[in-house]
Amino acid sequence: AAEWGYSPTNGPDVWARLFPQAGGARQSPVDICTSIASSDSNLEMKKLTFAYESQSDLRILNTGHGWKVEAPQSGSRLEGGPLGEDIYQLEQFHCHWGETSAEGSEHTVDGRAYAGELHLVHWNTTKYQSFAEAAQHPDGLAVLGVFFDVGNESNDEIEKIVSTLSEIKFKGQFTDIPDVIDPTTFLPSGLGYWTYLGSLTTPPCNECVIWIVYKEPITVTEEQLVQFRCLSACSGEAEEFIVKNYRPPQPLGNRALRECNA
Ligand SMILES: NS(=O)(=O)c1c(F)cccc1F
Ligand SMILES: [Zn+2]
Repeated sequence: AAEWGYSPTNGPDVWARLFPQAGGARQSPVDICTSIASSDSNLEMKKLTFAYESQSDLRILNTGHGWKVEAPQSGSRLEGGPLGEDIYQLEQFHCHWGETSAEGSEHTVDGRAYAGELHLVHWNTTKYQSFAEAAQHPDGLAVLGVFFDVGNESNDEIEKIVSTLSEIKFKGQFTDIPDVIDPTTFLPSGLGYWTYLGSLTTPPCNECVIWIVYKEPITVTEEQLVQFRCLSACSGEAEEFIVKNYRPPQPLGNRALRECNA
C-alpha cells in the first residue's frame, strides 16, 4: 500500500482516500481564531495539573515521519482542566516542523504559523486499558501542544534530543537518550492554553484527542531545527530528508474552542 507522507502524491490532501476518518468533522489541527475562543470559567476552576517523572535512557526513534520519544510513564499524571475526572498518562512525545522556520507548526493562531510544534501524547488510564484502545474513543487521548519560536537561546531539553539524531538518521533506527529528560521542562512558563476536541494529526487521524495547546511558545534555535531536517524518511541509502511533517489546519466546524488563562 502506498505509504502516506507529506508530499503532493501522498500528503494531507489525499489522506482521506486511504484513511476515511481524515475527512471527519473533528479533525486536527485547526486555526485558533482567538476572537472566538470562549473563556470558560469552569476550566479555571479545575486547574490543569501535570506530574511527570524524570527519566533517562528513553528510546528515541526515527519513524520516517520525524522523531518520536517513547516515554510510557506509569508515574505521570495529567488531569483537570478539560479532562473531566479522568487521569491521562504520558505515552510519547514528538514534534512537527517545516522546510523553513516561517512554517512548521500544525495549529496556527489567527492564521500565523510557528516554526514547529511539540506534542506530548497522553492516554486515558481511568477508562481504558491501553493506548491502542484509548485511541478508539472520543476521550481517549489528551495531547499537549507547545509552539516553537526561533530565537538565540538553544533549548537545553531539545538539545538532548538533537544530540541523538545523528544515530537515527534513517527510518526505523532507534537509540537511547543518555540524558535525563524531564517533560515538564518542555512546557512554557505561562500556562494559558486553548482547548478543543480533535483528532490525531497523522493517519489514521482517529477522532480521539482532547487538544490542549499552550498560548506561550518555547524558544529553540534555527540550528536545532536544521538538525531535525537532516533526518531521512527512508531506511536505506536514498536520502529523502524529512523537511516538513505538519498537517495544515482543518475546518473547526461547529466545535467549541475554549481558552483558559491559567
Ligand atoms: N500528531 S498527534 O499528536 O496527533 C499524534 C498522536 F497523538 C498519536 C500518534 C501519532 C500522532 F501524530
Ligand atoms: Zn503530533
